[in-house]
Amino acid sequence: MKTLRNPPLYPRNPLRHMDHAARFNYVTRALMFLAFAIGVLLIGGVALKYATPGLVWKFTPPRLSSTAAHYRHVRVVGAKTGINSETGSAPPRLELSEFMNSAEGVDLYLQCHLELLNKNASDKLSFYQIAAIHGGPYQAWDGVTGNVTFPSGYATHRSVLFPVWHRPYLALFEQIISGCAVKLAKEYDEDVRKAYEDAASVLRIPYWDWAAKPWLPAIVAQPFRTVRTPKGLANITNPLHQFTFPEGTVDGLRAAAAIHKEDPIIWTTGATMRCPQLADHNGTVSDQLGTLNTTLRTYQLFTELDGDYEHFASIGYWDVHHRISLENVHNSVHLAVGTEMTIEEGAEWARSRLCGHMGSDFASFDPLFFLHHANIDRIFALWQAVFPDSYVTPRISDLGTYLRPANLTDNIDTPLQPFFGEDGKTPYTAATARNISTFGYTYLELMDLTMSPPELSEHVLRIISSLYSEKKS
Ligand SMILES: N[C@@H](CC1=CC(=O)C(=O)C=C1)C(=O)O
Repeated sequence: MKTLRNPPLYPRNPLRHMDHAARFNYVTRALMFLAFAIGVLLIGGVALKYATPGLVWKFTPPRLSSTAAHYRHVRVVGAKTGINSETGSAPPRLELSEFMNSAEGVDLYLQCHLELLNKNASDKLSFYQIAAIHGGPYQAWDGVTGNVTFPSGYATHRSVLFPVWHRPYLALFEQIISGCAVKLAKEYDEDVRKAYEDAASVLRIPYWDWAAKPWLPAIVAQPFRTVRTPKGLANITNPLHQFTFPEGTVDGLRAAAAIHKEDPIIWTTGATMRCPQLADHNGTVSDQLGTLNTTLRTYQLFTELDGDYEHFASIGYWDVHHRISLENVHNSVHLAVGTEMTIEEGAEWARSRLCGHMGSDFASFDPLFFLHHANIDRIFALWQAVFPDSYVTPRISDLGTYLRPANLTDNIDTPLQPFFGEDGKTPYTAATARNISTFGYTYLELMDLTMSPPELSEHVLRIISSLYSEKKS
């Protein structure tokens, strides 16, 4: 046995100065006491729980909350390149066929769009998650949660906020594409790099003007496209054709679709579809689009509603005007692409069978959605220029969203969740998303910043008339 020489009177670590047996005894007793104490606590707890059945037992583990004061949300600021620092003039979003005239712009846009599509579904800036903001599969994005568990996306429909909610949504998509394009342009060989950098700086998302061209644009039906990449010519998957759902996501999507009893047909191929069970589906979609009178109905938005914002914005009013609200024209385009329509007596058409995602609560997964909504945003922006004093007035929406129960009054200060501005803390509202200049883009019709509001109003009306009136003056 080891003898301890001169043990201190008050040892700091008493175990050091004990012999083996004493140390064993000491530790064992301490452990036994601890086990006893834990046992008493457990048994006491369980007994108490059964003795008080009415009591709700809650244990909330501490966690890093995304709503905590320190958390900054994704900042939705739009594309910020190519803006004239003196005049503030921003690059325009172009009509698709005009957009196609810039070979460099198209090369960058298609590659960046494809990159977004291919990003991992767990990345909040992937196409999958961006698309999931709008409707199904009814999941939180960027930690923006509330108390409502309503099977809906964040998007507002049947509400005065319908046009304006989609504005920051598109700006988010646009800023991701733009950020990618600026980086990608730098990778091109020196002889063409400047052309690509210039194209990247003015790159904005294109729009599909189904009011002037009520048919499916050829490019969205092509499975592949040849583009010039920094490494040379390449045949790439065309991102505008369809979105292939990332592995492991389809079951969840299908389950979410089942909540609303949506037809499971659209979940059979693992990719978005547009009425594929029809022999010539792109042709059929175009035929259906041709029956909608989108040209006249778009014109009427400007000429028949007396500048009444509520009628313009939403389908909430089921009166004589309901066919000429922006949301209604928009709905019919969704349905022409995503359902098989039947012509019924008394109605120009009636929805019959879901056969594509665009007609469903999963519409935003079809890349065509963003081209379609860019046109909705454009019509909205033009309408704002024609009627600058008409805007969101408080109105009840009978449809809830992921965060808002149904039958609440939407107004100019209702947060447009989950979109936050420059500080990553303040959600957009209809007040702060009113002007497109906030998001770094414009439309050709609104380019002239020297006009007074009345001049601009007349100017835009003339263009609307030349594009969409029967006379096309
Ligand atoms: N649910 C709309 C159509 C529709 C509108 C959307 O906004 C959408 O994302 C998908 C579909 C209707 O039946 O009229």
